[in-house]
Amino acid sequence: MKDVNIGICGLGTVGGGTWEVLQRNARIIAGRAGCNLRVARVANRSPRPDLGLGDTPFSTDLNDVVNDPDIDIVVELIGGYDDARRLVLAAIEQGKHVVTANKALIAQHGNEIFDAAREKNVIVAYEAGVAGGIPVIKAIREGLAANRIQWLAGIINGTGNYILTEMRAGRDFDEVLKEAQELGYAEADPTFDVEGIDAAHKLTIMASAAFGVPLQFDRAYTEGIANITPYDITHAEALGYRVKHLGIARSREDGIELRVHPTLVPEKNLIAKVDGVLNAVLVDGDAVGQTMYYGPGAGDEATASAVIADLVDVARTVSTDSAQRVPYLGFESDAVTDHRILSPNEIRSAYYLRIQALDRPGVLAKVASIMSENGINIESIMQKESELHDGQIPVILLTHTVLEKQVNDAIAEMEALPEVEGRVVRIRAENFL
Ligand SMILES: NC(=O)c1ccc[n+]([C@@H]2O[C@H](COP(=O)([O-])OP(=O)(O)OC[C@H]3O[C@@H](n4cnc5c(N)ncnc54)[C@H](O)[C@@H]3O)[C@@H](O)[C@H]2O)c1
Ligand SMILES: N[C@@H](CCO)C(=O)O
Ligand code: NA
Repeated sequence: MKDVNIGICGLGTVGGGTWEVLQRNARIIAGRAGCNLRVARVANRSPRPDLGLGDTPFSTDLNDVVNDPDIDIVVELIGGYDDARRLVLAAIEQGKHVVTANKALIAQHGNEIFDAAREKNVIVAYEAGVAGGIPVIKAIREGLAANRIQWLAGIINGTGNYILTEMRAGRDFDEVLKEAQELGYAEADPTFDVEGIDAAHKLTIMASAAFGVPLQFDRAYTEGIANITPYDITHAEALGYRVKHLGIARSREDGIELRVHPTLVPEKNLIAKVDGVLNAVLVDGDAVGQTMYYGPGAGDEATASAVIADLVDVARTVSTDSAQRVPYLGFESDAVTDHRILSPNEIRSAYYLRIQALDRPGVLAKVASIMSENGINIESIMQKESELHDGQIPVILLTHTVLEKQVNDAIAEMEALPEVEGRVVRIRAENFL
């Protein structure tokens, strides 16, 4: 059986997991790939004696991998934007295929990287970058190829979902984040997880693969979980909802919604039951209907599972004529459209609003009249006397589906009322499978 030579750059959580699984399941993997995936060289800032690398050549300089003429596939697992971009472009320049788990890199520089790869007739694969071990890129680009995909929505950051799940159990945000970091789930800079940037990277990639548009990370509306309080989690539950951090992409006649934010979902929705580091992506296709992909979104061997699936794909595909390969973002270049990404004001959603109001007669009536003047129908409204505190009593309401601009205008008017204190809390609400 032929050897395909692999060079692994970065032996951290994912790199270490990839090494381990390649050793443990070598026979199974070779049986599927039709060749031996041989790790010919590894590079990392510091040695990993715990991995038992044996006589596999190790260096601290990534260039040693890129410049090794024996290496067929470079596996980029160092993370970040700049070093990774340089490394991947250099590997492509040398005519090597690339497998990466780096969604930041693909979301920001994917258009440039895929152009370079087309030029050199090499493959760049990135399954591990989106929803970790779940083969969701495979599902969108290949399994659902018959469909006009209308929307997709997912829990696509394991760290954020882990934090929200543990907060429900009454645990402290910072303590849970620290735990997620220790478990190897969080990004090197955990603000990427907390502020929704990591989820926006993944959503950007999925939206392009689903709708056939170029990667446009800068157009994604991004809101994280930092402002979600136990108070709102509890009150959302009283209304029959769970608070989940979702990425939502929807293709409409007038453009594409591309948004990442905390969302109320009815507790009976399947996606409301996805807890901990697990991810789930729902995809709605016109032929198949709704399908859901569920599994571990982060972690060493779970992510390695996707890295190695890409290695097998690349190893098998190299023998195919490049024109017959699966296109990078699912569509051939001449089929990519310029359907625009919508601005946040053009989004349509339902909304949970919490208004900190003074306990004075007529406040509810004023709130209701602002809502109605802005064309917003109220689904439910809640105010508990028992929560009267310092002369203030929160008003919680849930709207029907409206344009975000209507809600923003109404919030501005409410915040200007003398009876309303501080900012109005706004969480979007969506109803799924
Ligand atoms: N951890 C996960 O669960 C997970 C899941 C999916 C995707 N990812 C992605 O996989 C990539 C790697 O993540 P990780 O969690 O393994 O990170 P990590 O920090 O554990 O590992 C990165 C490794 O790369 C090495 N490295 C970084 N820059 C280097 C350089 N210039 N030269 C030599 N070595 C260098 C570091 O020494 C480190 O060992 C990131 O892009 C991340 O977003 C991670
Ligand atoms: N930090 C990411 C890793 C997987 O991409 C997460 O928590 O989902
Ligand atoms: Na994946």
